[in-house]
Amino acid sequence: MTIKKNYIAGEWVEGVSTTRNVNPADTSDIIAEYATADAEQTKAAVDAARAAFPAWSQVGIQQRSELLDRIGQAILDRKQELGELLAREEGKSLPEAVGEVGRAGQIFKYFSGEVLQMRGELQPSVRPGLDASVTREPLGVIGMITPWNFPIAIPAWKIAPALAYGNCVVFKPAELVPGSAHALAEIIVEAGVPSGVFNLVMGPGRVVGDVIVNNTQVDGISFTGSVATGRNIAAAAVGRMAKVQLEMGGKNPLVVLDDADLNTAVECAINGAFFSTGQRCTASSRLIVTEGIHDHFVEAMVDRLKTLKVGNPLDAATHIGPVVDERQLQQNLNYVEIAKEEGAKLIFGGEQLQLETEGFFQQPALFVDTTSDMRINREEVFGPVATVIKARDYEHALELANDTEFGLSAGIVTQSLKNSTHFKRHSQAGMVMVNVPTAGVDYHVPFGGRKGSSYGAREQGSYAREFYTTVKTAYTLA
Ligand SMILES: NC(=O)C1=CN([C@@H]2O[C@H](COP(=O)(O)OP(=O)(O)OC[C@H]3O[C@@H](n4cnc5c(N)ncnc54)[C@H](OP(=O)(O)O)[C@@H]3O)[C@@H](O)[C@H]2O)C=CC1
Ligand SMILES: O=C(O)CCC(=O)C(=O)O
Repeated sequence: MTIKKNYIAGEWVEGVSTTRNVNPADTSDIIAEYATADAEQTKAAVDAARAAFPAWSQVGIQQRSELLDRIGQAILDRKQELGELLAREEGKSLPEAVGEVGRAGQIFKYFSGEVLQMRGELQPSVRPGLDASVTREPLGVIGMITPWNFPIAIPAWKIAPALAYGNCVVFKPAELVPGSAHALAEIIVEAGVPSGVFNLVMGPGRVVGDVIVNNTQVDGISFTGSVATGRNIAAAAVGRMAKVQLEMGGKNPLVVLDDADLNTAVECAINGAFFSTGQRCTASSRLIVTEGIHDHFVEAMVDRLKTLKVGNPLDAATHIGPVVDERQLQQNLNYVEIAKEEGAKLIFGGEQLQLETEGFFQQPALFVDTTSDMRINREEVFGPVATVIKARDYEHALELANDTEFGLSAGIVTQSLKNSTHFKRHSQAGMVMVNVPTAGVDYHVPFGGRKGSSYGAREQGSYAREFYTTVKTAYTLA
């Protein structure tokens, strides 16, 4: 089997060992072997990025724009093939995977245009005869540590703005999904990125990630993943005064009010809670439903769940693919047990499924009769597990929606302009959805949350410049 290499200082280099990329829908299917870097190789990547930074930061915006456009186009041209690779290594259904690849391509295209929109400010000084200008400069070397659930879109929304604004990149993908990361790296290299400007370093978080986080030559760290890892990264980064941006978990509520269109409510809940196997930080894991519609909604949800097929993501009939690995599956199954022990009533699914192939399949789980204080309503499961919490009325539903340490995404299904407007204003989440699922976002507007979900500047859209640039104020005697 060919070994896919790391890309460090303009060269494809072997690692100190290799890891196997296993298909979670069929563990006999080994996608490829990937190089694993050690601390020394990771340091070499950081050094290469540092050395490349002075020249790259001075490259004109036309050249950077064209590079990003070529990368975006190459991704779009290979959408189907890369989608199949992604579905094979991560497990989301093929349409979702192809959609994610398309999104990654569009992100590079977007930043190809966005880099041409760089602007500063010129203001009169409060001191007569002076001008004050405010401009943005690249931050420097950016370390990117990404999770397994969006193996190409999340790297894209970190790498594209980093390169657009003149930074150099050291990219460490999650160990479970090196395939999409490697394919993206090949595209970036083929598009003509200068040596050292972009580096791919595959390997374990506790080795490669740790070097990136603690290396004083890394000016900024952009991380998406678990709260526990995010907290540790933030502590280390702030300790050495590096800039840091974290996107972490969610316990996102979808509020369904009595006046909701039932079909819209069910489709939002099914999509938000169970598509992509529930492995989205924006997943609707808490369905908060008012009394008048509760029983109809639960009944319609069970009917709809019965129509969903769990299976191989490459099979056109599949709606829900496997869980990403054995560890995540065990975590999901444990939470199903915890919820039952807490007194929640399991009315659909939850069990592991044995299909034709050896994989990590789970029937989506729906719990009713749950309360806000239960662990199942407080901790992120990150799988196809959702609960229903009954609310007396809108005010109670809002209170329950905000009763969480997280604040990434929140949704409401209602026909009331008054209540949806109130919800948009009073939801303690970074992203609010009205009559649409809590998951599934645009690439040209900010992405991020409040409370325990996010830390630092927002990602995506023009707001990404806040993290990837640093501001300079200059005074000139006119
Ligand atoms: N918000 C989100 O989008 C995501 C949330 N999660 C949550 O996290 C749980 C666990 O998933 P998991 O993949 O283990 O998440 P992690 O937070 O451990 O992994 C995310 C990234 O951080 C890296 N990493 C791990 N340890 C360190 C470290 N000490 N220093 C620097 N980088 C590190 C990982 O590398 P490596 O893969 O090599 O370990 C990976 O690239 C899930 O069950 C889910 O609840 C998971 C993924 C995405
Ligand atoms: O919902 C989306 O489109 C994005 C979700 C996401 O970024 C995540 O789960 O990490």
